[in-house]
Amino acid sequence: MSKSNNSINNSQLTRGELRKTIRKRRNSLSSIEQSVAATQLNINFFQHVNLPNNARIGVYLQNDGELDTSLLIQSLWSKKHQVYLPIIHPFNHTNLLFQKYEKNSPMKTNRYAILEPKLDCSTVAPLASLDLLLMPLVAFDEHGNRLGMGGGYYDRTLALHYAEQRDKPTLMGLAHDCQRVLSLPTEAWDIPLPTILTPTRLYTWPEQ
Ligand SMILES: Nc1nc2c(c(=O)[nH]1)N(C=O)[C@@H](CNc1ccc(C(=O)N[C@@H](CCC(=O)O)C(=O)O)cc1)CN2
Ligand SMILES: Nc1ncnc2c1ncn2[C@@H]1O[C@H](COP(=O)(O)OP(=O)(O)OP(=O)(O)O)[C@@H](O)[C@H]1O
Repeated sequence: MSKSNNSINNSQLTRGELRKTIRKRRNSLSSIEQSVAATQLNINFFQHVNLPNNARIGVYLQNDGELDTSLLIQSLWSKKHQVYLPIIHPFNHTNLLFQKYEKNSPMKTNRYAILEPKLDCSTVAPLASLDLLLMPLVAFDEHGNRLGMGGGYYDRTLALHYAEQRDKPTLMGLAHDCQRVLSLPTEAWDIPLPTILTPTRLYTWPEQ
């Protein structure tokens, strides 16, 4: 059975159990499968997404078997777009800031050993100034529900932002095809995604 087969009946699994199962699934992809996925993501992204000139895009650096964004980031830079990465807020530890990421940005590892740019207040982007936010996720379902690593960082950061406005940024989840499940148990604070891009497909839920 292929790893991208997602027909498991997951309706009985808790969020914690699903997280564990799907994290194991994406971590078992080989380095060749990961690099093919990163190449396909890079192609698929520019086939489906129209960006304004000098767009501002929030993205993430690969962790825990996630879809590798490094090629995509190189392409965005070469097309003169601006790239921002999440950093854990230095005072409000449950929220994210989006820090500009350039080729020579000084980096540090955060508490999860994920590389993030060092805080530089002069190049932190308010969320509303980003055109597109590419979000990591552990699992997604056929309604665009997203299950993350369990820290609640994106949900909390977006809830704060949405209290003010919802226009920008456009949200797009990035995931391997094998991270799709039939249905996810949801919580009141979950923010469903209007688009999810995998190496092979763009899923859209325009009403979200
Ligand atoms: N690439 C990437 N960057 C990201 C996220 C993400 O999901 N992916 N985040 C999305 O929110 C934030 C970090 N959230 C994370 C939450 C938990 C773990 C994690 O590994 N948890 C361990 C337990 C670690 C511990 O508590 O010491 C685990 O569950 O095994 C990692 C990142 C910001 N940056
Ligand atoms: N809008 C919010 N306001 C307050 N607490 C929240 C909010 N969103 C999430 N949380 C808290 O964060 C915890 C983790 O949430 P959840 O399991 O949905 O995280 P996740 O979406 O998997 O993680 P992430 O967004 O970091 O990828 C929840 O138990 C909840 O207490």
